[in-house]
Amino acid sequence: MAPHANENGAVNSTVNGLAGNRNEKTPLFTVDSPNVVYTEDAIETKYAYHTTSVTRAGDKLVATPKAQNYNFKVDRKVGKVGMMLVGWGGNNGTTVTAGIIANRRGLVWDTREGKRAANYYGSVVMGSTIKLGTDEKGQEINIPFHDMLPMVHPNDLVIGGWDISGLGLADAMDRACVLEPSLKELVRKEMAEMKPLPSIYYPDFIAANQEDRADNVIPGSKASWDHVEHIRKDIRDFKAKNELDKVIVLWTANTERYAEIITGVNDSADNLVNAIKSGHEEVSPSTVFAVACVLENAPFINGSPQNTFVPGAIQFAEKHNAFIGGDDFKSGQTKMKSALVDFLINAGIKLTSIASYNHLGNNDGKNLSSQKQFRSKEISKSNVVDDMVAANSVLYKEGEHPDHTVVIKYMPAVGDNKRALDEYYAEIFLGGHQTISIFNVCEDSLLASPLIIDLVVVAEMMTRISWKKADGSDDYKGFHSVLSVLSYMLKAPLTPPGTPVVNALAKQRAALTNIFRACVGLQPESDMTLEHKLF
Ligand SMILES: NC(=O)c1ccc[n+]([C@@H]2O[C@H](COP(=O)([O-])OP(=O)(O)OC[C@H]3O[C@@H](n4cnc5c(N)ncnc54)[C@H](O)[C@@H]3O)[C@@H](O)[C@H]2O)c1
Ligand SMILES: O=P([O-])([O-])O[C@@H]1[C@@H](O)[C@H](O)[C@@H](O)[C@H](O)[C@@H]1O
Repeated sequence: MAPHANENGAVNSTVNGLAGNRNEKTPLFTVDSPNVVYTEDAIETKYAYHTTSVTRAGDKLVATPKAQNYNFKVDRKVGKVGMMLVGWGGNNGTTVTAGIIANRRGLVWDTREGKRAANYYGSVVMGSTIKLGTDEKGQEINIPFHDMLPMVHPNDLVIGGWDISGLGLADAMDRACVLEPSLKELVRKEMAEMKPLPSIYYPDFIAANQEDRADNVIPGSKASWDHVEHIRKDIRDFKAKNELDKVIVLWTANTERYAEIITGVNDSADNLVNAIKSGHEEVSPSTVFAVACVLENAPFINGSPQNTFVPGAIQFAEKHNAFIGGDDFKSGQTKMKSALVDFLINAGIKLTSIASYNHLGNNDGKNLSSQKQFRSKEISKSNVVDDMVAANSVLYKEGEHPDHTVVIKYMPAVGDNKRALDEYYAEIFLGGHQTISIFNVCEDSLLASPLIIDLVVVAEMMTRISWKKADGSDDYKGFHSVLSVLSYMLKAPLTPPGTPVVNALAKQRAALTNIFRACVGLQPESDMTLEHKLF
């Protein structure tokens, strides 16, 4: 039965969330351990977290094994979840919406290469597996990532959102020029019933070339507390009309310019609130959305590169124990870079130069053709190698790093099919060199949309995980407000203040999978396979 959109333009799932229900009621696996207890409502575990503490003794180091015992509790009730997108009428917003409808209905459509069926390829949650363990024959048993914990199924997400462009989702899907006509026709009816809510629009934060789209705006061209309350009411109304248990909000609107960090304006939670109330011009629309979401206890994720989470916004989220995450989907060129640089440097190959050029012709590219918006993206695309370089003092002296340049050009002809051209230049053994040249055509929205799903599904999962130290002194509480566990999907991972940023792709994925393993009482997957070496 086709999903039905209500008057708010949200699409209610009528396909029962079997996958979601299955995780809730009959999980694919159970853990047989005295440290893991399953109840109707929760999975409760005792977990020993093993680390190695390193201290300096003169010019030597001392490594001391440490263990911290935790209790984790996972709420097994997924509930009914809403996804509200800021920038819903954009290439990513329309594509992810059409993709969820296509999957929910199991659509198959014709293309020049033959029939294609809906899938969630490119989603780590829906398209990848996690090694659970080995069977009696020593064979690896790998399970779908989505079955690791009781997660919401994307087919069950109720979708809504905002856009400064009032175009309905069907026309916006046409404007995006991403999907095959045959697929568009199959989802057009549902998409036509969806209309973005008006949004806040402060012209100074995005390229002037976006002005012709801005026909669906809430009055006011700079921050005001009325805007916060307006967005809060939108979230509450969406939640009530669709009888949701929770809403996740994700920014997939245009890249904004960086906001200047100003003492007394956005450097603390209180100052940020006052700055919004006084209409300070350095408060961006995305930061106003962040404040509104924190107050509605709706996790807010930034899929763009701007510094939405100014210090005051992070402090505001911490103060309210609300979840935030970002920045900038890691979809194509940078994802490849974070894997390739990890491989080269960890192989002892001295990367000395990275030239990353790309051109694209979609509206994102049009917005990025403006220098201030490009600068936001240049920062997020450039910093991705810093941790990997800094971790290898054998190859790089203190402060030494590869030359790294990022170029983005707007070329309308290629549309959403972004061309990424990269050259990696490295020193190898005995004065030799290795040059790696990559030509990577990224269909940007088809790569970013599954990441939107991953970010929303994992953020929702984190709202149902709590922890305490096993010594019994504390009550259960949630993870830190800044969801650094989302790093795998993001170019410029936001981390709790004072904590390190990890960009290495393999480490990011391992952190995500091993935290989920810990929540069911399983130790990290070490890949040592001693059982295959010690016999
Ligand atoms: N592969 C990718 O597509 C990719 C990867 C990483 C990051 N991103 C980022 O994701 C964002 C969206 O990408 P896209 O290709 O969908 O862009 P897009 O331009 O097609 O869509 C952005 C939408 O946001 C709307 N918008 C702008 N300001 C708004 C506001 N204040 N409130 C509500 N809506 C607003 C625009 O009208 C537009 O419909 C961009 O910031 C882009 O840099 C995209
Ligand atoms: O994720 P990635 O492919 O490295 O980076 C992409 C850039 O190459 C592209 O120019 C930009 O428009 C996209 O928003 C995305 O950020």
